[in-house]
Amino acid sequence: MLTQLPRLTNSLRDHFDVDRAYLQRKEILRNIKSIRLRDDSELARRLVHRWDDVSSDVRLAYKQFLGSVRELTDGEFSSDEFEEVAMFIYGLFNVPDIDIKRRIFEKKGELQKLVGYSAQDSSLQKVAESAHRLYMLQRDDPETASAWTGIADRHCEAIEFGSDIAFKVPARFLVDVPLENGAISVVDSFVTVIPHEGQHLMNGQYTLNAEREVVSLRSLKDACEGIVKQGSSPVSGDDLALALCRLLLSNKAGDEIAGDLLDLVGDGAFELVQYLLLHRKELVDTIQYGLFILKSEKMASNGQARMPSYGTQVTVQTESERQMDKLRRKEEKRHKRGMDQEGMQDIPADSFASLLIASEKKQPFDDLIGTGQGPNSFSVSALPQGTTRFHGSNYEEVRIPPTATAPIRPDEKLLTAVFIAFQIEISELDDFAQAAFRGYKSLNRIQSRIFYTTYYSNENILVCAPTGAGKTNIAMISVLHEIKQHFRDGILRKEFKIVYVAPMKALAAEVTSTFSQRLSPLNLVVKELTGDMQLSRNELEQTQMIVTTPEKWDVITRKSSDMSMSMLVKLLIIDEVHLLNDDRGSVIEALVESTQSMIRIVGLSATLPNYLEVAQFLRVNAETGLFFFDSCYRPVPLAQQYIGISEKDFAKRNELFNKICYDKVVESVKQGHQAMVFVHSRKDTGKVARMLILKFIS
Ligand SMILES: Nc1ncnc2c1ncn2[C@@H]1O[C@H](COP(=O)(O)OP(=O)(O)OP(=O)(O)O)[C@@H](O)[C@H]1O
Repeated sequence: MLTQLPRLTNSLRDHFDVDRAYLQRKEILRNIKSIRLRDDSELARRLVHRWDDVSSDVRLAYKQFLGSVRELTDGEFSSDEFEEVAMFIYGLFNVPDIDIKRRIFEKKGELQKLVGYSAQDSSLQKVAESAHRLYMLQRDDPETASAWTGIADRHCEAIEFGSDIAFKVPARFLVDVPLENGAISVVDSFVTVIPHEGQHLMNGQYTLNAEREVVSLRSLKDACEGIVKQGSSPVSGDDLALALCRLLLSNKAGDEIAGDLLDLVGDGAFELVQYLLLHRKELVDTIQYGLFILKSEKMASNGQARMPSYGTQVTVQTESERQMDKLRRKEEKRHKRGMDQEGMQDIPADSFASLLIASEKKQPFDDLIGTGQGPNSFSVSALPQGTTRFHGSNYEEVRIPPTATAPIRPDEKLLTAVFIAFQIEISELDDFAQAAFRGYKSLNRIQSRIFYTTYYSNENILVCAPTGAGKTNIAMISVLHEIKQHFRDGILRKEFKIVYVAPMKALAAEVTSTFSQRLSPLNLVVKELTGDMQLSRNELEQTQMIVTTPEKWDVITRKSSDMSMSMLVKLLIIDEVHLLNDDRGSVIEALVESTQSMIRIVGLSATLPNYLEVAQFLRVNAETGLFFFDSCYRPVPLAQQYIGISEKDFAKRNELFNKICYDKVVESVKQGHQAMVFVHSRKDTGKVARMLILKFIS
């Protein structure tokens, strides 16, 4: 008798919970929708000048415009993203006397990048017309007419002359490194930037460390100080370094900035310029990382500033001071715009020193990178050894190498009586079993490992193995064991039932189809019994393998009239045990509790941290029936890459996402692998697929 069975609910709660994640996502989306409603008036004020005074016509046009943007975006964007999309679209069509169709044609690529490639032409047309109508109505509205000049100026500012002329960004790096075999390498690997004493750019002369080149802002600072000491520069070492960083960050090609760099450092430091161009990518990465840290720190301190504070300083300004302030801000903006047009990037760091310190700062996460224990460790406090982190422009990437395959253990080699091997050939199986494995050559390593217990004993078993490990075939081996028990004088007696519990109806349908086909040579009937597929009593009697869901099977077993049928059940397979948690856990609990002790239970699951508790719950003897395989037993090793995009601007983020996604797919395909992209929704699947097709074609 079982006492104090661990609730499946508790046993599995620690593990990733798909249902809960789904509910959380739903909740977040609901909140987003309510935020969206609240923020509408804010957006209205950004799009419609003097929103509180405008006529009902303008208000109506605004609402229609929002409706068409919502239709175009399919209600999938967050409120911030929605606002950005609306502002962007309005900016495209707030021009008088335009040919809307032509403008759509010209801007279609940009619009698609923003809202996805599945955007219908009719929706684009609608949104364009409503944006333009909103613009025209505002222009003609008597309430807003007086302020019209200001708005017009603002819009003119938004669309710069020539901004829609396509141009090719010049190659960023002039200096390519010739390889020994003459090929040109474009450096794309990440150089970990660490300050390294004893390796400097001395007196403006770069001393190359043949053993190990370390590129850092500190070496740049040392070099600049050397130049200043020599008297070749009128500015301080830090200012010189900051100016060099600005040039390196610009979009101009190496040959274009070489002259400017030389002007800054002086002719005597020609080698320094060469060094800077040679290591431009590493330096740019380092600068960008420093900027990223500074930006994060600034955002964190801004967040604190929003907290209520007492005795806040109040500045009293006269009207003329206020005007002066406004002019100064305008001037700063113009200066910034000028730099952007020249391809220069502004470095908000007030001094090179702060940028240097930021670039050398570690993030808490850095300590976890690659410090994890070996592949067999369950430690979650660190990422596995060999993990690297890369800071790209506005994104970060963490690469986790595949786990090394576990060495063959001595007990794995003793599996066959005929010869020493660790994989069982299908030809070694009984004849009837071979029929169910048609098309397979051998069992894989995991299947071979569990074969003897599963095929030659009636032990309850729990197999925890990574996805793709071939758990379906493990279930098949247990089914074949059961079938074997019912051969009498070479004839299969079909007075038994096997129940296969799958967590979802879709999975039940798939399992039914697979087993039905593979067991057809043995004339066994496999049927699905779910909410979608009902079976008559007669059909149930004719069926040897019933594939069902926990809830459905619970209902069947509770019906007293069906007792006779459940008495025939000899094997209960519970697939994807880890998915049956929380509220569904109680159903499984009831199911296992009501299962007679002579019925064999086979549990299949993804790798679980608390597999011992689950084994106990399934009445599995941990010594003999529990099999746990971690990721080093994967038939195909899995390398992982995680990319986090930090770009705030929605359109740019979208574009960057598409670019990274495309590059990753191409990289994988070029290496002869396949690629699968996971996204959050069905609609996103279509969008990403279309984007990839278009990019591949172009
Ligand atoms: N012995 C074998 N030899 C060759 N291929 C195999 C073998 N066993 C399984 N496979 C293949 O491996 C793939 C994964 O198998 P399966 O779907 O059973 O894995 P799984 O562990 O159930 O994965 P998941 O947890 O994702 O459901 C399938 O394409 C299957 O055909």
